Parts: sequence; structure tokens; C-alpha cells
Amino acid sequence: MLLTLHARAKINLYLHVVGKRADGYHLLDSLVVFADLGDALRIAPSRTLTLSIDGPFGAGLPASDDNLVLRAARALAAALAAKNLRAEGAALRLTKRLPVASGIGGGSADAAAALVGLTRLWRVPEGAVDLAQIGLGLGADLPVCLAARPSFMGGIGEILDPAPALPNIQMLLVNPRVGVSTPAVFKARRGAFSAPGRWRDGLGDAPALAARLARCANDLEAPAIGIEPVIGEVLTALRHLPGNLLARMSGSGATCFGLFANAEEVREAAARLSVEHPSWWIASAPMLNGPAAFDHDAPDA
Ligand SMILES: C[C@@](CO)(OP(=O)(O)O)[C@H](O)COP(=O)(O)OP(=O)(O)OC[C@H]1O[C@@H](n2ccc(N)nc2=O)[C@H](O)[C@@H]1O
Ligand SMILES: Nc1ncnc2c1ncn2[C@@H]1O[C@H](COP(=O)(O)OP(=O)(O)O)[C@@H](O)[C@H]1O
Repeated sequence: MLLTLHARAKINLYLHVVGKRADGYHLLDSLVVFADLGDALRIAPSRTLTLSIDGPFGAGLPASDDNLVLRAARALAAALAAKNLRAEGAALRLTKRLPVASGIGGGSADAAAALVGLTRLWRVPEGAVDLAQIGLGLGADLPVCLAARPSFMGGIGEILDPAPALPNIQMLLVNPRVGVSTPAVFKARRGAFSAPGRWRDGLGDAPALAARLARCANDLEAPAIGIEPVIGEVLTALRHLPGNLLARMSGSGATCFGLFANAEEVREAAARLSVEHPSWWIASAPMLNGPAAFDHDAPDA
């Protein structure tokens, strides 16, 4: 059996830091969605566990033991062993298309894809292990990447509520090719905690979503700009593009997103920005306003 799974970019449409736990982790309120682009994880049977990496951002990411894909595989194997269930090996191949350490959860999405794919390859009985629990041990973004659908995220990332209906909308993702450390950004945050920004009703169209999001913020934007001022330049450039409805940073940065009402506008915006800033990573994709399937039901061999 050969499986191919999508590990899609996670976008925090807004992110409020609403408190802090005694262990230093921050309590968040965030609307998380997925863009229809991301990494690919191929999984083939093998006696041993191996990982190889290719793709445009593959060179910057070692296939070492601390890679989240291998950590996820080992965490799943350990959870199975604790239940006297056997884990076999697997040959994993990651095609890295998302910039690393960039606020769009690439590593978390890869790890989620590994957990989902390996439970299938190893024929783990339904409900035998709690993937969200295993995932949370690997990172606060893992549970939402496993849920893979638009969600309000609470706690440190483990409390998920389905988002109300969201409209069709196009996203332009821009990274100035700087990596930002998540702990450093949280540490640099100053000031009072925010109130939650979530709402209940569905939003009918792209301008309505942008207007609703404009009443929220990403509380990590200012500290991230303090660390990497180029993020401020990215936001200004996005805001000047014709048709841009909203520009904001995702997660702890440095990737920012612009929202656009239709595919033609976002294509033109991407083309214009690539001319103005040829060194930036620029990608456009529709936001997925429903489940973002890993496609693991469709083995391709
Ligand atoms: C900020 C967010 C928003 O979705 O996204 P990214 O910027 O990573 O994409 C996430 O909360 C990041 O999740 P993740 O990248 O999995 O973080 P983890 O590995 O669990 O934590 C890295 C470090 O970030 C800080 N951290 C993380 C999550 C959280 N709720 N509070 C924190 O204070 C802690 O210092 C922690 O040691
Ligand atoms: N498969 C992976 N893809 C991306 N980053 C990984 C992976 N495995 C480990 N990492 C490490 O995890 C950290 C977070 O990466 P990533 O998930 O891409 O960013 P973010 O948490 O900012 O959204 C980085 O420091 C990176 O080196």
C-alpha cells in the first residue's frame, strides 16, 4: 500500500492571546483555517522507519530524529506499544513546499498527516489511540491540524469548536524568507491580554468575513515585527494591492496573508507582488471553508 497525504498550510485568521498558564504556555482564542496548498507526505511499507525530504524548502530541513514527522511516527508507535498493539516500519517521503518555522504550521500539518497515514498503513483499530492527545504532546498546533477543518481554537490549542459557515475567499500567502522562533515571539509580547474575538453566525461573502476579522487582530504581529521588521513591509505591500480586503500575519509569523474576493484578483496580486519583491515566497490558494481531507482514503498504488 502506498499512501499520499496532503499536509495543508494552517492560517490563523485572527489570534488573540487571552491568558497565560502557570507553565508559561499562552491561552489562545483563534480562528484557524486551511489553504488549499501545502506539503505532501508519501508513506510506503517498510521494515524500518525512514524519512527522506525533497521539495523547494526541503534543503533547509534535516530528516533527523527531531523532525516532526519522525517524532509523530515514534509517538504513535509508543502509544500502540502501551496498548500491546504492534507498529511496523514505514518509508516516509516528505515534499516540503511550505516555508519552515513560518507561522503556517507546516511541521504540525506534516506530523498530523504522518499520524493519520500511519494509523492506516499499520491498520490501527478505530479508537485504539487518541491521536489528538498524542499530537498535543508534539505541539500546540497538532490538534487543529488533525481536525483539518475551520475551527475556533482555545486553550493552548487543544480545545476546538467548529467555525460557523465561512464564505469562499482567496488567500495570498507571503513570506519574506525569514524564519521566526515561536517561543521568542510569545516572549516578546507585552501588554494586557485580549478578550476572545469569536462569533456565532455564518458570514455570507468575502467582504463580510474581512469586515468581521477587522474587528479582531493577531496579538503576535507587533512582537514579531519587533524581531523581524520586514514583516511590517510585507503587510504594507499586501495592503497596497488592488482588491485586498485584509492583510494580517498568521501565527507567530513571519508568513502574512492577504484576503481577496476572487481568483482573478488574487492571481493579479500575486503577479504584481512577485515583480515588486522577487525574493519573497509568494503563493495563492483558495481558503478551504469545509473539511480539508488528507485524502488518505485514496491509496494511489
Ligand atoms: C502560534 C501558533 C498559533 O497557531 O502557531 P505557529 O506560529 O506555530 O504556526 C501555535 O500556537 C504554536 O503552536 P506550535 O508551533 O505547535 O507550538 P509548540 O511547539 O507547542 O510551542 C512552541 C513554544 O511556543 C510557545 N507557546 C506555544 C503555544 C501556546 N499556546 N503558548 C505558547 O506560549 C511556548 O513557548 C512553546 O514552548
Ligand atoms: N517536518 C517539519 N516541517 C517543518 N518544520 C519542522 C519539521 N520538523 C521539525 N520542524 C521544526 O519545527 C519548528 C516549527 O516549524 P513549522 O511548523 O514549519 O512552523 P510554525 O510552528 O511557525 O508554523 C521549526 O523550528 C522546524 O525546524
